[in-house]
Amino acid sequence: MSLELNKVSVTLLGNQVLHEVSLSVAPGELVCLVGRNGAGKTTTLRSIMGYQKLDSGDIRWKSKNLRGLPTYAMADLGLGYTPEGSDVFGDLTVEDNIALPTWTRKTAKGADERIQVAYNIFPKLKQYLHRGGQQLSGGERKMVSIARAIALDPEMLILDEAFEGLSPAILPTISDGLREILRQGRSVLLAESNFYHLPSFADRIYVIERGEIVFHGTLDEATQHPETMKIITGTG
Ligand SMILES: Nc1ncnc2c1ncn2[C@@H]1O[C@H](COP(=O)(O)OP(=O)(O)OP(=O)(O)O)[C@@H](O)[C@H]1O
Repeated sequence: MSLELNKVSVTLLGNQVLHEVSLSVAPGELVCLVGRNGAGKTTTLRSIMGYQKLDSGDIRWKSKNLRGLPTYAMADLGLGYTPEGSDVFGDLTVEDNIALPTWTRKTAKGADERIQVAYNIFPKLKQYLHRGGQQLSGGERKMVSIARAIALDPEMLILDEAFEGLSPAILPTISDGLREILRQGRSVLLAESNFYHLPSFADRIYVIERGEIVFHGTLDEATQHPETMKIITGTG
């Protein structure tokens, strides 16, 4: 496994919001963390990225313990992060938003190659190169934020809500982008609140409910589990 969370517990403002969360992602895998709003997905991802202090448990990336490391160290270790709400810089053009990580993190690959690889995720972005971040739709902003995380040249992308709030017309484009990221040999940990938006090519899913992992398996296995389906879809 390249990423492993082992019994991670987190308390926010006196409330325990993660209860011994364990999950893992192997190289090249797409793993989805599914749960309703408030279930603890964002807190899990923020814990991995070093934004959240753990009460207990540990987080390992290629056997290295991440606990206590600052957020800025994560990029150097090969972890890319796209938070919920696509934090695109409104004052920068699409081109500059995507080039930004190549100024801040040097890797073995040259900047031009990394930028080209990022545009391969969403080739459509080349039509908007000179548009400002404020002049983009929600779907375009999401594409820019994912492409920017890829320009960092991460081994793993940690992606919070790839599909939420986007128009149905754009969902296949985002899905195709995820396929391309996997094709490039990266792994992806995707947090998603809508079960029906989960890519059919997900390798495994974890279901989180009230801060606890209540199911782990394939998408097919989940659909054959009435209790799990009830939790993630809110229906019987
Ligand atoms: N900064 C915070 N301080 C206190 N409680 C918080 C904070 N952030 C989140 N919470 C609480 O922690 C729990 C988990 O929230 P989290 O954002 O991780 O859930 P989520 O599954 O990502 O939900 P959503 O899909 O709505 O973002 C919720 O009960 C939430 O109210």
